[in-house]
Amino acid sequence: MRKIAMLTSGGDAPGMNACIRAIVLTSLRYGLEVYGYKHGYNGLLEQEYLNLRASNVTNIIQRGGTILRSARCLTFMSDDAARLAAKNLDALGIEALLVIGGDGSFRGAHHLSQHWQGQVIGLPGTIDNDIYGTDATIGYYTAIETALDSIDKVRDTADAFERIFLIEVMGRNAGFIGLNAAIASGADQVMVPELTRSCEDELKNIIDHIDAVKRRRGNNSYIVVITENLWPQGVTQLAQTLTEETEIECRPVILGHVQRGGSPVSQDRVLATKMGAYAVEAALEGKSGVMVAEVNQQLSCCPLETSWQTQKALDPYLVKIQQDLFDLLKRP
Ligand SMILES: Nc1ncnc2c1ncn2[C@@H]1O[C@H](COP(=O)(O)OP(=O)(O)OP(=O)(O)O)[C@@H](O)[C@H]1O
Ligand SMILES: O=P(O)(O)OC[C@H]1O[C@](O)(CO)[C@@H](O)[C@@H]1O
Repeated sequence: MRKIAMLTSGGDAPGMNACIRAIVLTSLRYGLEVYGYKHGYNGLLEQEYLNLRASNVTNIIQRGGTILRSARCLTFMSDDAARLAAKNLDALGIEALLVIGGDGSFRGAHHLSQHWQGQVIGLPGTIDNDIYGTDATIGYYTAIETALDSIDKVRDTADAFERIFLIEVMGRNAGFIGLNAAIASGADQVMVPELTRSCEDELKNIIDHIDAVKRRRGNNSYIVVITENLWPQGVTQLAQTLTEETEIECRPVILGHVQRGGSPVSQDRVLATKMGAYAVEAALEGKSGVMVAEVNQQLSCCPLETSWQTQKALDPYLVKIQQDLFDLLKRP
C-alpha cells in the first residue's frame, strides 16, 4: 500500500482532530502518503482533498471540530455518487479510505464499498455514542463533561428560585449522554428514549415524583434531564405543562450544539489516538468493510454493518441505580 485517505462525516465530535493526527502520524511512520478529503463525502465527489504532512497536524490534538470539516451529504446516497467517488479515489491512487463518523457515515462507507474495490474502514466518531460494538465513541466523554458543566450551573439558579428545570441534551434517539449526565449531575429525573414507553405515563410519573419530593423536602429545585426528540411537542411545551400541573415554575434549557464543541477531554484524545493508529495498521493488514472498536480496553475490528444492525443498550446497572435513587428521594 502506498496511499491512504480519510474523511470526517456527520456531526463533528471532540477528538476527531486527535484521530486525524494519529492517522497522519501512523501513516507517515509506515511510509504511506496520506490524504484528507474535505467536507465529508462531498470531498470525494468534488475531489477536494489535502495531502497531509506532520506539520498539518501539529497542535491540533487539543482542538474541537475537525480540520477536514464535516458535512451531511445527501447526494452520496445514490449509486451514481458512489461510482463517481470510486472513480475519483482511483484517479488519485487511494487504496484505503478511513471514515470517521457515526452510523450514517458507516452506511455511506458500506455504500461506497459496493462500487469501489479499495478498502474501507470506519472509526466511530459521534457524541451520541449510539454505535453498537464499541464501548465508547470518539467525542462522547467530552459531550458528557460539557453537558454536566451546564447542568451544574443551571442547578445554582434553579436552587435560588426553587424552580423546576428541564434540560435537553443531544443524543439523536439514544440516551447515553442523557443518562450519564443525569447520574453525574445528581439530577432528580431523567427521560431517555430507551426508558420511555409512553409520554403520557412518563408525564404522570414526573408529576407524581415532583409532588412526592415536594412533600418530603418542601420547595426546592428539581432538575429533569431529557434527550432531544423525545417529547413530541418539544421541551418548551413540556415545561409549560409541568408549570401548570405542579404550580411550580418550570423553565426549559436546550443545551444544543455547545455539546459538540470544546477541547476534547483526555479519554477522547486517548481513544481517538488509539483508534486512529489501529485503523492504519488494520488497513496495512488488508482489512476492509470493518469498524474499529474498543471493548474492555481491547481494540479490534468488527463488520461495519454491526454498528447499525443492533441497537446499543444503556448500561443496565446505571439504569437500575438511577431508578433506585429516584425511589429513595420520594421516601419520607
Ligand atoms: N444509506 C446511506 N447511503 C449512503 N450514504 C449515507 C447513508 N446514510 C448516511 N450516509 C452519508 O453519511 C452522512 C452522515 O450520516 P448522518 O447524518 O446519519 O450522521 P452520522 O454519521 O450518523 O453522525 P451523527 O449521528 O453523529 O451526526 C450523510 O450525510 C451521508 O453523506
Ligand atoms: O448539526 P445538526 O445537523 O443539527 O445535527 C444535530 C444532531 O447531531 C448530533 O449531535 C450528533 O452529532 C445529534 O445528537 C443531533 O441530533
